[in-house]
Amino acid sequence: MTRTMDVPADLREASAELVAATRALMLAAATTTADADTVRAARATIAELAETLGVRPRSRVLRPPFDGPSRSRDTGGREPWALFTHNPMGIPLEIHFGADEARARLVANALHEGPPDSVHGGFSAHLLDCMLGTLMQARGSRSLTASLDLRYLRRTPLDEPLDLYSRIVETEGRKTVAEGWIECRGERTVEARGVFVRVEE
Ligand SMILES: CCCCCCCCCCCCCC(=O)SCCNC(=O)CCNC(=O)[C@H](O)C(C)(C)COP(=O)(O)OP(=O)(O)OC[C@H]1O[C@@H](n2cnc3c(N)ncnc32)[C@H](O)[C@@H]1OP(=O)(O)O
Repeated sequence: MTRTMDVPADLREASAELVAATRALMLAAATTTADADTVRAARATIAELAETLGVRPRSRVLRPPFDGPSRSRDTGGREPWALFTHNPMGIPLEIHFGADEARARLVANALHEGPPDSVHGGFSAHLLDCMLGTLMQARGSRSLTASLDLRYLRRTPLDEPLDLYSRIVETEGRKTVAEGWIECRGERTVEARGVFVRVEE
């Protein structure tokens, strides 16, 4: 495992910029209306880049420090925690923490489509697991998701601002129950309830 703190700040910054550009490339590749020659030329350029970047790869993506979310929480929500800065597969979120709750805003795009014009249910589960799990982390708890129950109330639209929330419900021994939801235009589209179990270091 390579932690972000183990690499120079300049490389961290360059990596985050590369990952953001890669996400933009993923969306452009998936939605392009360019002609076949342009698409093939782009593929060749991308293959070349993959070769350049793929020399001596790390076995894992750069891992941010465990206490990043709790340091963000200590700012009282002023400095959000940016999730998936170094992983283009994750949906990037900027999470604002309160003491026992968190919120984030996101506009999902064509890459996240499940039902027509709507967010894929698996991506909603991913987003809510992140909202709940990161809140646990922000409270300093090394916990894993033991269960995550979801209720899909209505479709979650693409290309519109979505508000994501999570909050702690109760803690008993090693177990914490947390809940979260996604809202669009003030209406809940998905609700989640998760059980998190504290594990050893
Ligand atoms: C080394 C790791 C460091 C972690 C750092 C985190 C960084 C963040 C990473 C980002 C993460 C992002 C998020 C992710 O992606 S998390 C990734 C997805 N989750 C996992 O991979 C977890 C896999 N499962 C496990 O590791 C174990 O099963 C766990 C740890 C969950 C419990 O196994 P363990 O053997 O330890 O527990 P226990 O059997 O002694 O039970 C203990 C208590 O828990 C209760 N219980 C158990 N299961 C369930 C359940 N399904 N529903 C309700 N309750 C359940 C059980 O009844 C008991 O309660 P009680 O009888 O005491 O009342």
